[in-house]
Amino acid sequence: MRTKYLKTLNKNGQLFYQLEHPKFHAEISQFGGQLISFKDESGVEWIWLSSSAKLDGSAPIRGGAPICWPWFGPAQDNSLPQHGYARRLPWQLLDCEGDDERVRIRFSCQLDQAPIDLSNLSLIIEYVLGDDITINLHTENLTEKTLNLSQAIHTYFNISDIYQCKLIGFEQINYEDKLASKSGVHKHPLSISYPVDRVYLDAIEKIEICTDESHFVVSGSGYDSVVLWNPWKEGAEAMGDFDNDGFAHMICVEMANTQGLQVGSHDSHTLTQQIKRI
Ligand SMILES: O=P(O)(O)OC[C@H]1O[C@H](O)[C@H](O)[C@@H](O)[C@@H]1O
Repeated sequence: MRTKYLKTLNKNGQLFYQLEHPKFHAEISQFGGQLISFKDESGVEWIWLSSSAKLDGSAPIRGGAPICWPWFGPAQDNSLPQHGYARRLPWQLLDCEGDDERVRIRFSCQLDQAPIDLSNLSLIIEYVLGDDITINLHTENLTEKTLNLSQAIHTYFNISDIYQCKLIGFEQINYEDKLASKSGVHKHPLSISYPVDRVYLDAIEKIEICTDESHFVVSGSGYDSVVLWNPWKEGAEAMGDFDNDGFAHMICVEMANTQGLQVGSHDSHTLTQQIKRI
């Protein structure tokens, strides 16, 4: 079912779903099934997208809210791509319904197009968009074996100035620092002025991303970790699809399962990220 709020657009041979609702405007790419824009009713963009992101299906989209699945980070077999296949596959629209308050839209990942066997798994994403954003990622295991999974909703938040950004919620949580290959914990809200790539090993209930202009509150369910990433200047410059100054306007806060999630045979799991702006 389609609503009056939904339009489709073809660009570079790719399909994009545009939602134009009195409370928000949003765009979702069929490739990767990922949200690439969400503007609230005052026109403020919540989601960062690199202006040099590839939007032609040739590579994962740099920005938005990519889905890392069925693994997060490097694959055990290093011939397979980082962060799995979901962000590299087309997704099929299942349904879309809406009213004056919100729109709910669902897509199914076309796992049969993956170069590895993901048959008898189902991956569905549901966006509920209105005054805020809810992303539900449903994995269903229809095989006879337990599925070992890692995953993340890898949201790039659009912020005015990383130098003014304060992150609240990570205090006292053990983290693994991927850049320094060490673990740690910090006592105070975090301000960053250097590359950060950390996995905080807890289902932190609430993260706040505060700048002078924006205050995002991020929560969810079904995760065991929260990943924090900003490549900083040199890291951004080293990536062909990352605006050189983009690091100053984004921060990734990712609800993730990194500690060995198991989905039993004929069982399912839902990972949720909710984003509010206050
Ligand atoms: O460049 P990508 O494959 O999109 O990954 C971007 C980043 O994703 C996560 O945040 C990881 O923790 C980082 O190690 C990685 O660099």
